[in-house]
Amino acid sequence: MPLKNDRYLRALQCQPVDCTPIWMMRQAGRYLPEYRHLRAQAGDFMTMCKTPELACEATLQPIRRYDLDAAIIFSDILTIPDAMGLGLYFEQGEGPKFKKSINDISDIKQLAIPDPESELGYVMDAIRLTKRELNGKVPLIGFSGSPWTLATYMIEGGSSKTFTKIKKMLYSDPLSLHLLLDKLSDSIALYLNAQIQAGAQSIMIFDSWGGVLSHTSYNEFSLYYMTKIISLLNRGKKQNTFTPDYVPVTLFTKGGGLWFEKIMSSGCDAIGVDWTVDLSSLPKEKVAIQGNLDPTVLYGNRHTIEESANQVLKEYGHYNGHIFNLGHGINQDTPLESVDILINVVHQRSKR
Ligand SMILES: Cc1c2[nH]c(c1CCC(=O)O)Cc1[nH]c(c(CCC(=O)O)c1C)Cc1[nH]c(c(CCC(=O)O)c1C)Cc1[nH]c(c(C)c1CCC(=O)O)C2
Repeated sequence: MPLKNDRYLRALQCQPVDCTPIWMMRQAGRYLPEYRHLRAQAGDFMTMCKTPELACEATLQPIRRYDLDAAIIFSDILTIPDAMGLGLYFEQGEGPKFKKSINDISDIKQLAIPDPESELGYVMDAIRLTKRELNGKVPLIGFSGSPWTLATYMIEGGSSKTFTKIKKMLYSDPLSLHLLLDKLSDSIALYLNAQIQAGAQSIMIFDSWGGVLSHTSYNEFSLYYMTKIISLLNRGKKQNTFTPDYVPVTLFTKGGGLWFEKIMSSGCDAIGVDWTVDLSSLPKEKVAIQGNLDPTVLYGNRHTIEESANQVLKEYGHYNGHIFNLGHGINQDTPLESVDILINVVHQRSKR
């Protein structure tokens, strides 16, 4: 079905728009009372992810409440390691954990590449169902974690502040780490192509922990593999005019602001940037830019939110190719009205 609102896809292709599109990372989540209600009924987060009806409902909740320009499928980046047999679970208030973690080359050799339509079929079912329910209201984003970011969770056994285990492997046994990253890249490319086949209209790669690497190891252990994945995606051909069927790829390395030029060389269509980056310093209209309001601005009053959003709009001027977003996921104690204020100011003040 034709899209009723295509300004997000237009902006990703650096084409003119009527106003700047906006969506928010983690827009489906615990700051929404209807999400907390759904989650309490489901019992736990992974049940939500693995039940297409629940994942579809969670995806649609923020779209019903707010005038957002894109939906992102409700899921998690850790579905791949889970499908590889590591046993993902969530401990109340502690974030993700794995029953089995990766310690050495023999663990890595045992990992199988998951078949997306069987082992991760629940994600494809959720995408197909959500596409039907959206009925062309806004485009649907599919996503994955980057190989490096998934490897941090698999080797650390969960979240980490220091990344000691994976960095130990990086500097003492780099070949083993490369084998893991290579297997993850193949798995991710298959997974993302299946999402595109199921109906995802744009793809986002979350490299949430790429910023903990040194600039040389970022190239070797993160960017190299994301570039390989992008080259394997069936996203169609980009043209000089807006192409609705083209599937653009956004690459988001949190903390990667200093590496903008090399990220551009990955072949991605858009680069996500966190709040440390001054958008006015970036090249214009060569690649689209997604970001970059500090999510904690949403704790401020109306004036603060409007002024901060305006500042971001001013920095990128009225160039084509800007998707307004937060510099990272929305916090769970964000006031509901703040989101409305933000979306309205972005749409109003960016009118062409
Ligand atoms: C690192 C990462 C993860 N997951 C994700 C990332 C990359 C983005 C980032 O850098 O934040 C990506 C993600 N996770 C979730 C989505 C859904 C789509 C969206 O609305 O953006 C997306 C795109 C839902 C979720 N993923 C998770 C929740 C909270 C689950 C709940 O308790 O209901 C949601 C809504 C769980 C999760 N999943 C993960 C963590 C660290 C946590 C714990 C968060 C916490 O407890 O505060 C891993």
